[in-house]
Amino acid sequence: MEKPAERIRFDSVSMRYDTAAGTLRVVEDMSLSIRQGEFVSLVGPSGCGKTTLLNMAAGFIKPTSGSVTLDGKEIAGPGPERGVMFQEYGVFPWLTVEQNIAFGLNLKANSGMDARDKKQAIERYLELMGLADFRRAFPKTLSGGMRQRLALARTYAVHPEFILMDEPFGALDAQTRSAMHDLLLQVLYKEDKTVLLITHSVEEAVYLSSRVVIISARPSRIREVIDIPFPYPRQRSLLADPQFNALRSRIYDSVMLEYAAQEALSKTALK
Ligand SMILES: Nc1ncnc2c1ncn2[C@@H]1O[C@H](COP(=O)(O)OP(=O)(O)OP(=O)(O)O)[C@@H](O)[C@H]1O
Repeated sequence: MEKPAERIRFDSVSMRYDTAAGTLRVVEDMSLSIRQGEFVSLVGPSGCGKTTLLNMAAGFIKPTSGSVTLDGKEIAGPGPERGVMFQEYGVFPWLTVEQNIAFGLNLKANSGMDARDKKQAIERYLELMGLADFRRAFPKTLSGGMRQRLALARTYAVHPEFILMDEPFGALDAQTRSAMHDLLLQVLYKEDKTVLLITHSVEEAVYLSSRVVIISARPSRIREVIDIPFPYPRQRSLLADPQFNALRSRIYDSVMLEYAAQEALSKTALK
């Protein structure tokens, strides 16, 4: 079978930041491509450059050298086809639930949508995320899980082809987190999206992804790329599958070696 098209491509990407303490080499000659419909997770020690990579794909920053392309064209800035979701900045506190979802739909990029389509899209995501009864509530009155559902609704409603997520579930309790995973898988299964996720949870990465990329300690390279063989849709019973657990342990061990390397590096830097 022919492989799906390559969409986002990091080609020999390096990133250096100038800091008061000197030049920080974060990403070193990294190449990775993300194909249509893939769910790729980045895992690796804190500070190895995961957010830096996601910010490049989002178009917020450019690499010091190398290129990041979308369908072969250099990414020059953010675009409506790429929805970005962060852990903390997912919703606007001054807008109601309904207005938050409407926000992206009212942007110029969606000006082709008529009022009825917009209303339908808002209703669909209010229902899907279980927020219909809270449409006029402000985010500060919602629980953490509801705010996160709202952030997802806002990202999904504009139908981005790509969803770029930086630890979107990190602050949630275990139950809400697992409900959010299944909601995400449900939406992704219905709509063919391509996802890049940053997470510190190996279990989350294996459960959700089609590929997991382990990033090494700084200056970071790709340590390993692991294909996750389980078909979608996935169910929670997968968590008890011996093959799932074997993969999770293998990835966890590999990531922990990089955490140790990163820690050793920080200690040397402090000396
Ligand atoms: N604009 C910047 N200027 C200087 N240093 C930066 C800048 N942005 C990031 N860094 C540094 O680059 C390194 C990588 O940061 P980045 O946020 O990409 O890592 P990360 O892997 O996402 O970390 P975490 O898992 O802790 O979120 C860190 O040491 C960070 O302090």
